[in-house]
Amino acid sequence: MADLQPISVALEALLSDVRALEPESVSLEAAAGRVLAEAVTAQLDVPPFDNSAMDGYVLRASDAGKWLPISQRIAAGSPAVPLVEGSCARIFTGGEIPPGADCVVMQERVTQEGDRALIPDALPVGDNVRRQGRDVSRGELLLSAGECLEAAALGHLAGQGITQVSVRRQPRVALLSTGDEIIDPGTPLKPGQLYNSNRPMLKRLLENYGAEVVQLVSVPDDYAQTAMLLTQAASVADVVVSTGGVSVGEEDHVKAALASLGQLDMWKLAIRPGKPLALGRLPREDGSEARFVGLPGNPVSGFVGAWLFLRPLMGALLGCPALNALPALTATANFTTQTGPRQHYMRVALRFSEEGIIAEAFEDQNSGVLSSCISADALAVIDPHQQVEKGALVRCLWLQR
Ligand SMILES: Nc1nc2c(c(=O)[nH]1)N[C@H]1C(S)=C(S)[C@@H](COP(=O)(O)OP(=O)(O)OC[C@H]3O[C@@H](n4cnc5c(N)ncnc54)[C@H](O)[C@@H]3O)O[C@H]1N2
Ligand code: MOO
Repeated sequence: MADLQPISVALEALLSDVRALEPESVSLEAAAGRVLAEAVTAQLDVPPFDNSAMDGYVLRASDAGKWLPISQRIAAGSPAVPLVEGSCARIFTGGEIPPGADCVVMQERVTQEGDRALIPDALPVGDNVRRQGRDVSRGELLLSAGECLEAAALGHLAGQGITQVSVRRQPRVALLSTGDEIIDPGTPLKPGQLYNSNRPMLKRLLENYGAEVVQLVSVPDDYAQTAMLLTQAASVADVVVSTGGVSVGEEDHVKAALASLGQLDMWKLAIRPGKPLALGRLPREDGSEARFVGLPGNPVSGFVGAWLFLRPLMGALLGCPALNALPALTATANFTTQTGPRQHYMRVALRFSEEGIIAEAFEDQNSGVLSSCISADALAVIDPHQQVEKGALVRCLWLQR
């Protein structure tokens, strides 16, 4: 088993010389889920003016505790004029605080009769006033490069009036399914065949990691066809991902084709599932190269391999640290297990209880049992040659995006 490489060595081989892809400009509407290529500095204060947090009356705090004439009405969106001393103004949430005023009292606390209002006593200066720049100050860092543009970040950019953003080009991925026994849903199964479950699963995972899946190819168990389809895939993709055909059988042609066309950087890892995973490079005609990740055919090996390798690879290509680092937590095992020479990534459901986070392992951890991934919240990482008892603390990779 000495030839099995630990995951740290494999990740180093995969990521050491990966550079972030070039930036491109997209409209804010098209930027959801994309990764910022450059930091954005705030050009505006948000909110851009002092405004009211309540529907009510705006005044000088020093005038509180009296009947005051109502000298103006300030709706959100209409400009305010300076407040006459000894008066108050009717104001609505979001309305501009007029120059001279310094606090707002909510209308439930005020008695209004005609055009005057009885204001309660002892109002603090600044009460119910949302100060200009409270959220964002002009000149400050709004968002860092590498930020993935999810809901709040998109709102933050829009709050600056921004319409175009510089984001990383999405990694283009070709997804190859090998195996004569694998067919697409839609055709009846013949004896010995099974449907391609890896394809939609990996496509979805890759898209979650920010990739654009540009090619879906079925590859027969034939060396020449495998070599031809790998070459074609490398010509259109930054990353070529295959499933199956990386083990030791005579019908496993992927590794041999990769080694003869390009470079096999790593094969056989000390991880379970995913042992025969292969990493390498495929040359393109222009002298550049596509990265290659050969996942084993067993669906769970693909699912786990995608999390361990494709997610960090997409993170590196997108310059996105949040994708690069796998979120982890510690949980209490509600299972017992004994590992062999490989580090085991066990599918577990997490239960948040008063005693802390409990990890419940799926009963059948075989790499062909994809149902173990359906309700998996995390992968409990158990080092080689460990005996884990119930109640032990285990490190878990939290399966999020
Ligand atoms: N003599 C040995 N045999 C095997 C070893 C070994 O060390 N020595 N390793 C085993 C391990 S571990 C794994 S993992 C598998 C990986 O083999 P391959 O990557 O070559 O995968 P295949 O043989 O092509 O397929 C494995 C399994 O998965 C099914 N499969 C493949 N593709 C799909 C798909 N797209 N959708 C659904 N299911 C798929 C395939 O039919 C096989 O049942 O090798 C072991 N063997
Ligand atoms: O490494 Mo394999 O993925 O255990 O079945």
